Amino acid sequence: MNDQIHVTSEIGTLKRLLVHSPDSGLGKVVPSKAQDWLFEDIVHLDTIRRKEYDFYIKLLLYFLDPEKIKGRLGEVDAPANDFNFYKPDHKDFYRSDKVVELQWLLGEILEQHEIKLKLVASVCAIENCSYELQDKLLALDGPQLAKVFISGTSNDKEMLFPPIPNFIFTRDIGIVINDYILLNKPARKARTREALLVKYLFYNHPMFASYRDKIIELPNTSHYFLLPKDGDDKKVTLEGGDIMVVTKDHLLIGISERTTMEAAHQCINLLFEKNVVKKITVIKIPKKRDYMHIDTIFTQVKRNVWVLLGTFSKKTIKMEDADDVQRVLEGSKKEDKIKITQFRKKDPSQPAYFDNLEELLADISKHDLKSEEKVRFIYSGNNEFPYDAREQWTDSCNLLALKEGVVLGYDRNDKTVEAFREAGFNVIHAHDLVAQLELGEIKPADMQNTLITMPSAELSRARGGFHCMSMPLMREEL
Ligand SMILES: NC(=O)NCCC[C@H](N)C(=O)O
Repeated sequence: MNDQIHVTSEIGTLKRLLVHSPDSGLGKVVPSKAQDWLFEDIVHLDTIRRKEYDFYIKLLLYFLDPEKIKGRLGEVDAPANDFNFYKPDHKDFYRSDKVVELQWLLGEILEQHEIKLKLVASVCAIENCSYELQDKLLALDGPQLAKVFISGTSNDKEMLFPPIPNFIFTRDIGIVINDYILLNKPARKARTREALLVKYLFYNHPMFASYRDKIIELPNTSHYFLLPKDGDDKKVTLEGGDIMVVTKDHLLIGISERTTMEAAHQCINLLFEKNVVKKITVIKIPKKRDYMHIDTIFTQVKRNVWVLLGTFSKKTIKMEDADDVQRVLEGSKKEDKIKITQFRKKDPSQPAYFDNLEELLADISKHDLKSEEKVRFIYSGNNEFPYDAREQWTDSCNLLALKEGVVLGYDRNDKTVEAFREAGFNVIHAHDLVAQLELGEIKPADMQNTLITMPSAELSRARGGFHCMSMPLMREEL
C-alpha cells in the first residue's frame, strides 16, 4: 500500500489525494434545511454523481492511477455494471491508494471492534441517539456502518440523523503541510461529524500509521464554552479551505467566515514551534458567505499564474477610477477590506504587510518560487461586472492543479474560461478529455497549460469547486 504523505506546494504534480463521492445523503437535503446544511439548493443525486462527479474520479484515475481505468472505460461505465466501480461499499469499487475514498477507509477501520465502539458512542453522542439505536449500529459491519455514518440513513432506508452532504469537500477537514497533518475544527455544526470521522481515520488507519506523531490538533481557548455562539474571534475554528501550502517554508492562512483569528494565532505558534514552516502569511478577508474561505477567492495555476477575484486587486482597492468623494466614502467601507500580514519564524514581532492580493501572490511567484517569467493574473469573469461576482459564486477561482498549469474548473464559468483562453491556455471539456485519454490520443504527462472544464450544473449548488473537493496527500516537489 502506498502510504506516503508529502505536500509542499499547490501545483506540484498531484500523486495522491483524499476524496469522497456524493453519497445518498445529498439526495436527502430538503429545501428548509439546505442553508443550515450549507447547500444553496437541493441537488439531483443521479446527475451530480453520474453526469458530474464521476468524471472527476475518472480524470483523477487517468492522471494518478491509470491501471485502474485505462482500457476499461467501456466496462466500467456499461449500464449492466450499474456504476459499481464508483460505489465504495461494492466489491467492484476502484479501491485506489492514490485516489483514496474516505468511505472506503472508514469502513476498514470500523472493522476493528474497539474503534467501532468508540466511534459509535461518539457519533451517537453528537447526534443525540437513543441507547437502542447505538446497539443497532454496533451490530453493523464496518462498510455498512461507514455508509450510515456518512449518509445518516440506515440500510433499510430509515433516516437516523442528518446527512453530512459537505463531506465531498475533503479539503476542509484536514490539511497536509509538508509531512504533517493539521486537523481542522469546523465552524458550522453541519460539518462537526465530518471532522470526528476524519480524526479517527488519521489516528487509526494503517495508511497513516507512520504519521501519527505528525498529526496536529489545535486546542480550544480556555473557557471557550463561555463565549457567544457565533462570530467570536476568540473561538478556535479552522477549515482547510483557508490553508494553502505555497512552498515547503511558506504557508498561507485565511481569517474568514470560517477560520477565526484565534485559530490563525494558535496555528502560527504551533507550526513555528514544531519547525513545520518558516513563514506564514495571514490573509484576513471579509466574513461573507460569498467568500467563505480564501480558496474561494484565489488559487494557483502555475508558478507565475494565479486565478483570483478582482475585488481584492490593486486597482479596486486604490480606486484609480473613483472621484474624490467616492474614494472617501468607499474607503471607509471596512467590511470589504482585505488585510495581509506576513510573519517570519525568526522574528514574529516584525511582520511585513502587503497592500493587496496581487502584491502578495507576485511576491510568492518571484521570491519563493523563483519564477523568472512575468507574473500573470487571470480574473474571475474576466474582471467584468457582473460576471466577476457571478462566476466567483460558482467557484471560478477554486481550481485544482493536477500538475503545474493543468487545472480543473467548472464549465459554467464562461467569462473566466474566456480569460484563460486569452491568457494562452488550452481549454478542453472533461467529456472529450476522458475519451481521448482512453484512446491514448492524449497522455497526462504531455499536457501543459490547460483548463479542463468539468460539468457543474448540480455540483456548483453545493458551493465548492475542485480545490475544495480534494485533500492532497502527496504532490511531487516543484
Ligand atoms: N474550501 C471550500 O471553499 N469549500 C467549500 C465548502 C462548501 C460547503 N457547502 C460549505 O459551505 O462548507
